[in-house]
Amino acid sequence: MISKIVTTRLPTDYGQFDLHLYQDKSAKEHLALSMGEQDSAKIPIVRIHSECLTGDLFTSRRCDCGQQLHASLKMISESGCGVLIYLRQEGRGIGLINKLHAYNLQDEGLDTIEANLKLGFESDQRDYNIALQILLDLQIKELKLITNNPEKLKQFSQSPIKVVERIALNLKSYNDNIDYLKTKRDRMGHLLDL
Ligand SMILES: Nc1nc2c(ncn2[C@@H]2O[C@H](COP(=O)(O)OP(=O)(O)OP(=O)(O)O)[C@@H](O)[C@H]2O)c(=O)[nH]1
Ligand SMILES: [Zn+2]
Repeated sequence: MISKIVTTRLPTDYGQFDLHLYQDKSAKEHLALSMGEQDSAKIPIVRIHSECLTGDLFTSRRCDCGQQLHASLKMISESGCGVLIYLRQEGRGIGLINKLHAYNLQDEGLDTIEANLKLGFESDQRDYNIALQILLDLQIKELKLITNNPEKLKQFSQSPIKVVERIALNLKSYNDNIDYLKTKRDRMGHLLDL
C-alpha cells in the first residue's frame, strides 16, 4: 500500500508540474511529477523512472538514465499531459552502495547481470506495483508508456491500466555505456536499436 503525503506546485525548466510525494509501507518516499488534467480527453504520456543518483544527478555515462529522465520530462512537457513517476529503487533495487560495488565488478569484466548475481542479488529486484498504485491514485486508466523495457509492459498487462502505445527511447550511446546497453538488449530483452 502507498499513501499520498503531500502535493505541491513545482515550476521547472520543462514547465510547471504538480509534485506528489507518496510513501510505501516501509516509509520510502516515491515521487510523481504530473502535468495537465488527467480527466481530459488526452491520453497521458507516462514514464516510470527508477532512481539512478549517478546518472540522474552526476551525468554518469555508465548508463543512459540521466538522458532518459530529461528526454521524458521534455516529452511530457511538449504533450502538456503526462506523469513522470520517480521510484526510489536505486540500482534496480539493490541500493546505491551495492550498485557502486557492481560497477567495480563490471570494471573487472562482469556484465551488469553477472555483477548483481555475484553480489547475491537478482538481476533486477524492482517492484512496479508502487507505480501502478500511484497511477491509480492519479486516476489514470489509459496511458502511453515511455520505455524500452518489456518487463514494464508485462506488469501493465496484469493490471487494470491500459497501455495504448509504447514510446521508444533511443538516445545517444557512448563508449562508456555501449556494453551496458548491449547487455540490456541481449540479456534483458530491452527493445533497443543500437
Ligand atoms: N544493479 C545495477 N543497476 C543499475 C546499473 N546501471 C543502472 N542501474 C539502475 O538501473 C535502473 C534503470 O533501469 P534500466 O534497466 O536502465 O532501464 P529501465 O528503467 O528498466 O528501462 P527503460 O524504461 O527502457 O529505461 C536505475 O535504478 C539505475 O540505478 C548497473 O550496472 N547495475
Ligand atoms: Zn543509471
